[in-house]
Amino acid sequence: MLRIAVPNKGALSQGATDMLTEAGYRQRRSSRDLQSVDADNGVEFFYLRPGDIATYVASGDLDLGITGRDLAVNSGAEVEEVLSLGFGRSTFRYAARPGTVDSAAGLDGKRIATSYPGVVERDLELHGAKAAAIVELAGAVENAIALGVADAIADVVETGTTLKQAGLAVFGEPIMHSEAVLVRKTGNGAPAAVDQLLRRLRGVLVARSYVMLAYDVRAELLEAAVELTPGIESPTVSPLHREGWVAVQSMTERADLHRVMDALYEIGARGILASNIDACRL
Ligand SMILES: Nc1ncnc2c1ncn2[C@@H]1O[C@H](COP(=O)(O)OP(=O)(O)OP(=O)(O)O)[C@@H](O)[C@H]1O
Ligand SMILES: O=P(O)(O)OC[C@H]1O[C@H](OP(=O)(O)OP(=O)(O)O)[C@H](O)[C@@H]1O
Ligand SMILES: [Mg+2]
Repeated sequence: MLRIAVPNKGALSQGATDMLTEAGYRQRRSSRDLQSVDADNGVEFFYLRPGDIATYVASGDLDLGITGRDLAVNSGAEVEEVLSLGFGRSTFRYAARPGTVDSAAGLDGKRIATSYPGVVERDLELHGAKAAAIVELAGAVENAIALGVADAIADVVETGTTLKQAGLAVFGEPIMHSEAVLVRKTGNGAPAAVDQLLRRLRGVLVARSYVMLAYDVRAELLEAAVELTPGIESPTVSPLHREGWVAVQSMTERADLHRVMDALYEIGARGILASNIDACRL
């Protein structure tokens, strides 16, 4: 059985469970279950604190894990990314009261509150701010400056609302960009069951970011239409009963959909239909 770690709660938990469910894996019934078996697919899931997942995977006790890139780096565990999963996106940034600190190098000798000391230590070293002191807190670090325990913070920023409400502003370059990732122990080869899981997860990523576009167009306009909808391999073209017309089917990026549909209409395509892809293997 393949053994996979999944976040049991927090910002990545629902996204991870949704993605595995879409990939055809049976997930736990209740948020209190810490383990579940999908016997049909030969996978056992362990629901763990997201910050602990890289440590379990690096120890070799679990084959794979879903965690945040920032959490994996923070743990210092020897894991490598196998696949980026496209959810749980955030940046990790320094912030302070406006006008107090304005660069990472300027943190030398200052106190920095964070829940991610591993990420911050690495970055401070990079900027030669070796005399900075890290104050490790479990959360709500935006309060640390007003309460006098730190001069700056380093934290996850998603929308920036929390920082704004605390009267803080980011400074310096983003320390890192993060999203949910699938990790394995560094250097671990991939057994066949991992290949199948990867194909399924990639299928979910493609199904989420592409739609199936179908339309009819006069045969002489086909080349111009196909330029707009090249598809992943090549579009499917079939004859229509109506003389001189063809039907085209092509996978198109969701982000581009309306621009492409408008352009197709303008060159004379008609009956342009977009539909969701429920699942795919490419
Ligand atoms: N708005 C957000 N808040 C916190 N983490 C986020 C957010 N958006 C994305 N993430 C990502 O989620 C992961 C953190 O998840 P985690 O469950 O540890 O945090 P949490 O939801 O704040 O839980 P906790 O209450 O334990 O702090 C990181 O990879 C982080 O980059
Ligand atoms: O940029 P935003 O959209 O405001 O999101 C970022 C905030 O969300 C997280 O806090 P969380 O709610 O997880 O509380 P915590 O600080 O206790 O972890 C994170 O630590 C930031 O405080
Ligand atoms: Mg949090």
